[in-house]
Amino acid sequence: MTDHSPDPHLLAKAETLTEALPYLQRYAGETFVVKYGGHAMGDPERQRDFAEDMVLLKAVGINPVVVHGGGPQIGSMLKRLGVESRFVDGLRVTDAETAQIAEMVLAGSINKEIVGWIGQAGGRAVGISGKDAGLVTAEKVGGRDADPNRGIERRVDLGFVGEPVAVDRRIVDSLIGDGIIPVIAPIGLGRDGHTYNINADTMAGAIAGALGAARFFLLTDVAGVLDKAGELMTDLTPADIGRLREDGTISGGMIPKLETCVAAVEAGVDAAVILDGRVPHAMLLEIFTRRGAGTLVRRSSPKA
Ligand SMILES: Nc1ncnc2c1ncn2[C@@H]1O[C@H](COP(=O)(O)OP(=O)(O)O)[C@@H](O)[C@H]1O
Ligand SMILES: CC(=O)N[C@@H](CCC(=O)OP(=O)(O)O)C(=O)O
Repeated sequence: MTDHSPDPHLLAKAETLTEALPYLQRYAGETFVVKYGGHAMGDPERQRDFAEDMVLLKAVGINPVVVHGGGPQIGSMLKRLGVESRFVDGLRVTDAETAQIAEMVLAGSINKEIVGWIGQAGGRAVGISGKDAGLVTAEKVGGRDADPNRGIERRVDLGFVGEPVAVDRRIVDSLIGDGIIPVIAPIGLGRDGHTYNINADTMAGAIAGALGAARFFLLTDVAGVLDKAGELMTDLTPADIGRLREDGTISGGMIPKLETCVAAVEAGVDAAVILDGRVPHAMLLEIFTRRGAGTLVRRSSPKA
């Protein structure tokens, strides 16, 4: 007699797909902004996973918009060129030469690499920076006051570090409308004509807010926000984040990351999620399964 019982491995695959069905229905047509951090870029295998995830999202009717970083890669290039660099409150102090190198690395090499990975995975991506078609207008950020507790010995002018003050979303809408995945480098043009280096988290949050994204993902190299004992905090609200900053639980690059999550949810994004980009397909697991991962930031009620 023929055995009609299905192979358990195949059955598990079918179950994964059916588990995804409500999420596929809920998110079809929505825009997801994905911040791809320099630390999350990892090895070629992880880069391929990331690109496949973006192409898969597009294939199921979700519109991914990628905003990338590249802090470590800028750091390596500065070192090769013998240019010193330092961070204050998670922001790179940027003189004119550093701004030029940051643009070269971000809008030049990294942006085009990501476009290439997505192309290899069978998708269509176009790489732009905040300068293209007036996407992001930047303004110089204020200096930082001396505060020995935060390692700031005297007042620091951050130079050409900008923050987005206006987003003209039309170029992104056009690309999405043409079935293309936009890949955006965190460089902006000031009204003063200067090129500004923008923290990639801040850039991504501003774009997520302007697009009214349903979800905002930040891929980094930690499991999420960790408490002082090193345990993952799975749900946070804007009020929690103020407290974590004051008591020193979060520092360095986590400060702009969480500030941008707060700004994005306050601008109307449903939820922001900080995820470990080193975990293969972390985003797919977060979006399409009941097993949430990382730290979710939303206005009030906890994770469903
Ligand atoms: N409470 C915290 N939980 C997790 N990471 C933290 C915390 N406080 C500071 N960090 C630091 O923030 C880093 C993530 O920010 P960043 O280096 O800017 O990442 P990315 O390059 O992905 O944007 C972590 O690698 C960690 O060193
Ligand atoms: C002002 C500022 O700090 N700009 C960042 C831009 C890149 C970035 O943010 O990259 P990650 O997301 O990989 O950290 C920098 O110069 O490193």
